[in-house]
Amino acid sequence: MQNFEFYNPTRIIFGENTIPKLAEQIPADARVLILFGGASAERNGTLPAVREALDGRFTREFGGIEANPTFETLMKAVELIRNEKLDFLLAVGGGSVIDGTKFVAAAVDFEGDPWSILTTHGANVKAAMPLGTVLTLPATGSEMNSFSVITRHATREKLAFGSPHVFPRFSVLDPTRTYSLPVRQIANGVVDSFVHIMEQYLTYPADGLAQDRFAEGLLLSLIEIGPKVVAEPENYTLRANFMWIATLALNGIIGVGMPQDWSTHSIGHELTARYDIDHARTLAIVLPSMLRVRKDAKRGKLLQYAARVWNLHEGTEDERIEAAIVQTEKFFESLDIPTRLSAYDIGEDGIDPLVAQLDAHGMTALGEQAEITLDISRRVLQLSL
Ligand SMILES: NC(=O)c1ccc[n+]([C@@H]2O[C@H](COP(=O)([O-])OP(=O)(O)OC[C@H]3O[C@@H](n4cnc5c(N)ncnc54)[C@H](O)[C@@H]3O)[C@@H](O)[C@H]2O)c1
Ligand SMILES: CCCCCCO
Repeated sequence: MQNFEFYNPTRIIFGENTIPKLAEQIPADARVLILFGGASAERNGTLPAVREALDGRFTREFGGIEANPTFETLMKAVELIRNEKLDFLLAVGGGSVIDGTKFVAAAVDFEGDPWSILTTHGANVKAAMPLGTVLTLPATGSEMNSFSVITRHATREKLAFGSPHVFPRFSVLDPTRTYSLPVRQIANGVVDSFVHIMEQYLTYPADGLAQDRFAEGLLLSLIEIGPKVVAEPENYTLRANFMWIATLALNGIIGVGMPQDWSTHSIGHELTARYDIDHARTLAIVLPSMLRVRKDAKRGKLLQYAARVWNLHEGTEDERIEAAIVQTEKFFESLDIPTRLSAYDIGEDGIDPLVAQLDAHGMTALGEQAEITLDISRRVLQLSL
């Protein structure tokens, strides 16, 4: 286990009808900007509940933050904040709205080109506005972490940044506020959280007894309830458990002191940027091939994953590893999420531009075992056709 510092200041307010509690977390004299995406937060009653909770407060609203939030749209929110001298941000939505709000929080007083927040992966962020969230889509863990992924529409770039300054002060997680989600987005959330765990777990043995068992427990839970969460959209117990699992998957706790590998995400981001495929669905394509291409580098943990998560103890090492990867693919496909590029009509001719995008970004994915060499990326994409 490596040396580490674990810091996570986000207060989680969890459960049905908890939105009114957000008022206690925002200073009475705050000038609040409520940020949201499309019509869903209005239609499902979440935005009206937030407005009611802040009744009598100074608030402004900024809507239209896209799925895969764009730099161009978010800079309009930055202008509004500066003009209206707003001083607290409240994100109401899924990962896109929360990530966009984190970027806005960091950009408002940033000196220099705000896009450099992304190109330096957050290294130059020295401060940010306070922000809180009301989560409406369990998937990313953004409600309890310091990461954000932003797209620059003009250049079709999708990059991630991280900074301790953009942790939400608080996040309200009311499972009933996710009931309006389409099945597609619930399934996306199961896969996104599954792959978050794998990027922090499926590297090489590092003597993290608690971290490994924690990660394996979350993986087993997702395998157990993932299809049920999709099949029973208003089962509170299932949705509450899934919501908390998705948060735990990327709030930092399972990855402390462990080698990480965000290669799957880095290639996935390029697929979303170029083809606008849902983030989680890119991961379902890339992860199985990534594990096959890097089987030898990951052998120890692949065998542990095979045994502890998929209960595979028979056969040669390579047979157990391949069987575990096949089970992973079957799990994704059981959620009606394809695991091949061909499902999106992407063929051999699509590989060179994707590899060129990775090269242009000089992207070495975040994480110690992340080796986004162009050769590995090309082999992974070819195996994903
Ligand atoms: N910060 C992180 O740690 C992190 C981790 C993984 C992914 N991401 C990023 O997060 C983004 C994906 O976020 P996401 O998966 O939460 O999806 P999302 O926020 O993009 O939302 C997907 C769609 O669902 C809609 N929606 C949200 N809540 C709804 C509800 N309750 N009812 C009906 N519709 C609803 C949204 O309006 C949107 O149209 C991507 O940009 C991805 O790169 C960030
Ligand atoms: C190191 C964490 C990177 C998070 C990216 C989420 O898509």
